[in-house]
Amino acid sequence: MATPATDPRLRSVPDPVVRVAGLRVVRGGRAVLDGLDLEIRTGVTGLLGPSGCGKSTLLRSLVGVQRVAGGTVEVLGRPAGHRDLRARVGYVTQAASVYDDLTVQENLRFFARVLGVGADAVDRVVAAVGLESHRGDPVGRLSGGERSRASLAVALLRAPDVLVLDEPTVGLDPVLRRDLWTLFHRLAGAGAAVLVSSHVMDEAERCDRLLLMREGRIIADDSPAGVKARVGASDVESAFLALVEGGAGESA
Ligand SMILES: Nc1ncnc2c1ncn2[C@@H]1O[C@H](COP(=O)(O)OP(=O)(O)OP(=O)(O)O)[C@@H](O)[C@H]1O
Repeated sequence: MATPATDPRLRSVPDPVVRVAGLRVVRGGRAVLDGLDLEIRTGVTGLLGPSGCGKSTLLRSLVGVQRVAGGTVEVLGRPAGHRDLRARVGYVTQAASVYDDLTVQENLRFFARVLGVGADAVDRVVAAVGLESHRGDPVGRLSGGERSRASLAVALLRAPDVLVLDEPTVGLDPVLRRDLWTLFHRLAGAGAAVLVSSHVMDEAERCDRLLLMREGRIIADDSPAGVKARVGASDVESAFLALVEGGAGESA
């Protein structure tokens, strides 16, 4: 039976889901984020920007693992990292978070026990990430893309309301990338806010909403169509370049 723990549609998700105000983060003696303001709603939001612009730092701030120097980060109406958010926020980093010597199924059963989730969730998430045929394989023998999908499966065990994914499609072939984006939209369709970072601009078209970031600042916050229309560009990459070259510095 669906319960609030297994079905996000049965939970109340505030709108906006995430509110960031005046966020300042200093890393290595440098302000990586300096007074960032943004809001994130349900649906699939893409956080795009060049390598080193601060995407991972922002995602870390949202899940409460980044030391912040100022400002506020509120997720589902609670301060980021609040204990009430543990079951409601899923986070997948670029580093695989699964044990190499355990099979996919053993990993998921282990994490399901640790997280207090029923064993039926294991079947659900294995199917969601398309790893049915690798269920019995040790994770150490999977390809890079399969390993990242195994990590994603762990994050889906608790059917999070907010799913934060740091470059989840790196190293994946076009078919797997397409399948993962389909999955993100399915999760968003079930009421979740899915935030996906990428530095691959062609993924932008797949998002409901885009946050374009450059040097720690949000230079556009709009739909893909809106971003393109702002500068009369035919694709998001050209729009990004036009916004950067036009000196855009304020979020929309
Ligand atoms: N542990 C750290 N100590 C000091 N500086 C750091 C640390 N981690 C990141 N930085 C710096 O913070 C800035 C932003 O890094 P961040 O990882 O947030 O960028 P990113 O946009 O996610 O990049 P990428 O797309 O390459 O993952 C970079 O200039 C980076 O050098």
